[in-house]
Amino acid sequence: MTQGVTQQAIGTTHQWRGVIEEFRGRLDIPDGTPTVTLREGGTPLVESGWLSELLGADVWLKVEGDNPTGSFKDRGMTVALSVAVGQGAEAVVCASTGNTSASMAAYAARARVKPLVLVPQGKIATGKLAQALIHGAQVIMVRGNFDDCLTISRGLAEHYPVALVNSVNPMRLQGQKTASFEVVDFLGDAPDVHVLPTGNAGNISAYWLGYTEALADGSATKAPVMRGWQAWGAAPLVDGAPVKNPETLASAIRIGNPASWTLAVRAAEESGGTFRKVTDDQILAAQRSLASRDGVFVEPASAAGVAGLLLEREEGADLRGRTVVVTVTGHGLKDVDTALATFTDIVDTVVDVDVEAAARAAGLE
Ligand SMILES: Cc1ncc(COP(=O)(O)O)c(C=O)c1O
Ligand SMILES: N[C@@H](CCOP(=O)(O)O)C(=O)O
Repeated sequence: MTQGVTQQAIGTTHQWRGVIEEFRGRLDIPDGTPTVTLREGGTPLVESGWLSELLGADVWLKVEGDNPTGSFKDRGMTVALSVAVGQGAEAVVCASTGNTSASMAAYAARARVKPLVLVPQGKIATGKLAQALIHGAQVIMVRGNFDDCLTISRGLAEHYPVALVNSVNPMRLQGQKTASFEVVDFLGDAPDVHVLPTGNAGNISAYWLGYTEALADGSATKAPVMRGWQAWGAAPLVDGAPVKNPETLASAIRIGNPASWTLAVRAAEESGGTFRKVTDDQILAAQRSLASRDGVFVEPASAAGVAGLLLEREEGADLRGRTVVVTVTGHGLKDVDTALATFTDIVDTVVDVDVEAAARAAGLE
């Protein structure tokens, strides 16, 4: 039997059972699908005090870094792997800027299937590469970008016995839409605005699917305006055309030709939303503010939505009295190199074993 379903919960508090068992009736998956789970989902909505104050709005952070492998991908991967295993897959493949590979490798380990990962050479954060490797993935470095890796992965899945589990696999969106259900459940309704970083564009498509389903089944009375934020050098949805050589230090969203382009544009259009872009400096500033003001450490790409909110405020946007949810998509510990790179002047304060020297260094004297 698949691991995860045999485990018996002990204790009296509610044990979160993971995306499939919590939401099975709302997932469009084949009957009898087994459950490969790390008890993902059920992530916190944390109020952002400083953003709420700054904008005069109720601003909530959906902290997806709290998922088992540290990103929102786990919501989709539990469903994609479960369905693949249910259909007899023995190997899975993905193209990745890092998080998808980490997630796929963990769920593949649990399901005892072979994980094969294609990544752009030298372009993924060390923490994510370590995750993929430690979970047993075979990692192939490609001399090319993420979009090239996805082309190869599609080709492998077409010609060889490996199941593709990028977000072009509709089971991924089934899992990822559950974040919207959780937001609606927590707030009692959908927010007015939902903001999130956008790369391959599966997540904004999945959120929109979830919100429209919540509206249709009566659990929400409205659907939010969806705002997707891309990085300046990797903003095809903003520029209206694929970007051949996408560049940004937010490596997770260094993507030039989003696979879910059509679905994502539909989500923005139907919700009255937009795609816009922020610079790497704006992303890094937002990342640092989130960490130092809210206590939430996210990886650079994950801060793109917050950077966007700050930009809109500077431009005079009025969100007073509105409820705004910002998805922060992945944990900051995945990419410590980028975080530390901005602190070269501070981390090297060294003293002898001496209280007064430490006090002087700390500015207490
Ligand atoms: C941390 C992080 N944030 C945001 C994104 C963008 O999500 P999507 O590709 O679904 O647009 C990704 C992956 O692309 C990611 O890894
Ligand atoms: N940022 C992603 C890119 C692939 O996205 P997917 O949702 O289509 O798998 C990653 O982490 O690799």
